[in-house]
Amino acid sequence: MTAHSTAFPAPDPVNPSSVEHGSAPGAVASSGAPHRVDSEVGPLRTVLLHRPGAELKRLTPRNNDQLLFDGIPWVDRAQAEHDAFAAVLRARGVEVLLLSDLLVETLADSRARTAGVHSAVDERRLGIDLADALRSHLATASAEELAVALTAGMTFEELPAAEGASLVRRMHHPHDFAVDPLPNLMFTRDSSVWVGDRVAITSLAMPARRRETALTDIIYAYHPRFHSAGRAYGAHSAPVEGGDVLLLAPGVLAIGVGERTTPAGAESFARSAFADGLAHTVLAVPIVQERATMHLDTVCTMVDRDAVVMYPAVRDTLSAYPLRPDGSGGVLVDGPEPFLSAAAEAMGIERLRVIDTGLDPVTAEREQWDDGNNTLAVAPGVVVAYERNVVTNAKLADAGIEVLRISGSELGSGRGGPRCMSCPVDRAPLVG
Ligand SMILES: NC(=[NH2+])NCCC[C@H](N)C(=O)O
Repeated sequence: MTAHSTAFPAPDPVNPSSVEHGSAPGAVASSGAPHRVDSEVGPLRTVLLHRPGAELKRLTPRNNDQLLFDGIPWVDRAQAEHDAFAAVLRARGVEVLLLSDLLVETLADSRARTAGVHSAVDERRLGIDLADALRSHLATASAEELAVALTAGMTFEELPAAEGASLVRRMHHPHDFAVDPLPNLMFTRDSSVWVGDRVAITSLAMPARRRETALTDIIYAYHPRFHSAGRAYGAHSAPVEGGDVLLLAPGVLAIGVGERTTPAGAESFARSAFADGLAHTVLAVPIVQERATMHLDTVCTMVDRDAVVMYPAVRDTLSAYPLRPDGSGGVLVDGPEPFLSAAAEAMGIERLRVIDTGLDPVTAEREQWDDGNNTLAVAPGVVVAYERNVVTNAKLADAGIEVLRISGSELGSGRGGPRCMSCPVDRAPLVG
């Protein structure tokens, strides 16, 4: 293997995250990294989005539940809505990186191709012969074709024609997936998360989403822009999804624990953040384990340096277990205590304000379901929100928050709002 110009040892092409990044013994800390995220609200400079594509066309009434969509989106309209979302961000001076572009550029590297093909070809599903045939087919595909296969998947009828009879091919329905599509890739928040100058490839809980991190992993390992980025957390550790991770203030993280992130995930993420000097306090926040509240960011997001928008039904009950380093590699656990006061204390502020949305419980429940609390801050006091959540948005505006409204009639069918659909890669520091 040729030398790789990174601060870290060259990854194993089949499993890039096998390289111990970050806190690994002997690893060199990245310095002068061009990307850094220390808060939820610092002026957004660079963000990773995924423009939904052919993978959404795989959704049918038979597979949408399993693929974590609540309906069948009208794909052209979803793309138009997504383009408008990206345009709002660009108009605010944000550099928008699109995952498919990065993936195609990354696949120019032969090690990335090897890793990509390896992640897609499941010998247990295809059997040895078909797996071999698919590997050789994908190995000669262009970077663009390979990127489409990796994101939209492949059906058995789309597999390359082959000599001889394969039982697997003959017994599968032509529309069965030989490579699963990744319709949730547009929720870039969940498959990687930046903390300080390091990126964590998360560990996704739901089978329908697990392969997404193979793609973020190879992008961050091999794309020229990112290959020297330091890593945090181990990609194959206990489940942690980015939608559960909130950077309340520099050094202070809140991690939701519920349907997706497990207690073990929160604890090991905290341990790794402490070891890397990325946090001094992590608040593990229990959330109800159901679809409506799959991530912490479905009930609470930051809209200003000292303010959150929060689903009223959880406001008085949300609690937190504060975790702190014990000084010798372990984790001290406190609480549980009320989330708002625990957060304020860790952030070193008197009070964490909750924007009073004062919604009646039925409207609150409807707008929570439609991601009314899932806002993306582009600067302190300036957030992107779905326009359909009329009442929540009006209350935010009354409280002095500037709300950039986008339409999400089709995008919303995957149950994710502006925060879920964005992975901040660089935010300016909060000053003063
Ligand atoms: N950070 C978030 N809230 N992401 C929403 C993800 C939605 C996606 N359909 C899922 O179920 O996984």
